Amino acid sequence: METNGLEHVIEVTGLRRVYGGGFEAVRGIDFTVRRGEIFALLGTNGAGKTSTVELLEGLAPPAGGQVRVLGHDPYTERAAVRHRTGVMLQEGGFPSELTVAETARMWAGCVSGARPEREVLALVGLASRTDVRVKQLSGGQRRRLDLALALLGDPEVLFLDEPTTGLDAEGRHDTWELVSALRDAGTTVLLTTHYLEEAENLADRLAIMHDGRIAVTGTPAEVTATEPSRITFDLPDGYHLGDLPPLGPMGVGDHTVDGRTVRLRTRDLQRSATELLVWARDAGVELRRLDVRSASLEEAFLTIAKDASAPAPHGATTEEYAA
Ligand SMILES: Nc1ncnc2c1ncn2[C@@H]1O[C@H](COP(=O)(O)OP(=O)(O)OP(=O)(O)O)[C@@H](O)[C@H]1O
Repeated sequence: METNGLEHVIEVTGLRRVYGGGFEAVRGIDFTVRRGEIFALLGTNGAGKTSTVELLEGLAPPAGGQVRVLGHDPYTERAAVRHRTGVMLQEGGFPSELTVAETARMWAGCVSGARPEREVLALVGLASRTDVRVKQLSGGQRRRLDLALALLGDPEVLFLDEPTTGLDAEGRHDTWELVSALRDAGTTVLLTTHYLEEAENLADRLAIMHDGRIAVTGTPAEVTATEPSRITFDLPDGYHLGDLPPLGPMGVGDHTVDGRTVRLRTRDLQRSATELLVWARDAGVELRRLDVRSASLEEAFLTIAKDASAPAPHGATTEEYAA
């Protein structure tokens, strides 16, 4: 569990999940989550995120490989892990006739050493909705109730499956603040999300899955750095691409020209931008519509998603397997 002084609260090695009919949704993945960090699992639809999180939560046994949560197998040693973890499933199924307060009370009855219900309902912004029936809550309010229930046991490890889906922008930001505060207080958080902005803002480290495998993992900055940066500008009147300094020595990997608009891709943004600007200054020209930017997590994600739409290496589509 201790590696280089860092405690790995979640350890996943060679993990596989196979559904009835033989469909392999998780195809041998490895990652670790350190104590007190937020780790985001991203991926295209059907990439295997929920299938993975369910194995971490101990809801099913793996078909292969190993999961350790707080040093235990969450499936075979459920009793040792369950009371130290909080789980927010993608779809919480609550009795719709109960009020918010009744639901929290019922849940608290199943949790040893539960925090006061009112405290967790206030944390997620539901303090004024305690007497409202669950069926009358909006989708976003139900997600907040899901989160409140996951927090009742004051967990060391929190699993959040798409925690902000259905929330408006304010609710999403409130949840980010709450999850960050929990992390700052020492809680380890593993979440799945479709919002790249959420992972960029919140995650200390992340993994992008597709087709049951992890395509890339690292800090948001490390993952983003797998994509080149871009410089876009309009060629000054009377100038042609050949009038620019040679692009290769400027650190430019590739370029496109669309009418007067030039797009450069570079892995050395500072050098390429500096050399371009020095050239423009010396030539006494203005680079109109100049735009210089590092790659975003979204670009890294889309590159992986594009690869995912290529034929799968195992020669069959998900649909064929799922049929
Ligand atoms: N109970 C099941 N039986 C058979 N196949 C399943 C089952 N549950 C999920 N799958 C398949 O496993 C694959 C991974 O699904 P999973 O829900 O883990 O993906 P996901 O990354 O969470 O997707 P999303 O982002 O759409 O929620 C999908 O192809 C899905 O159809």
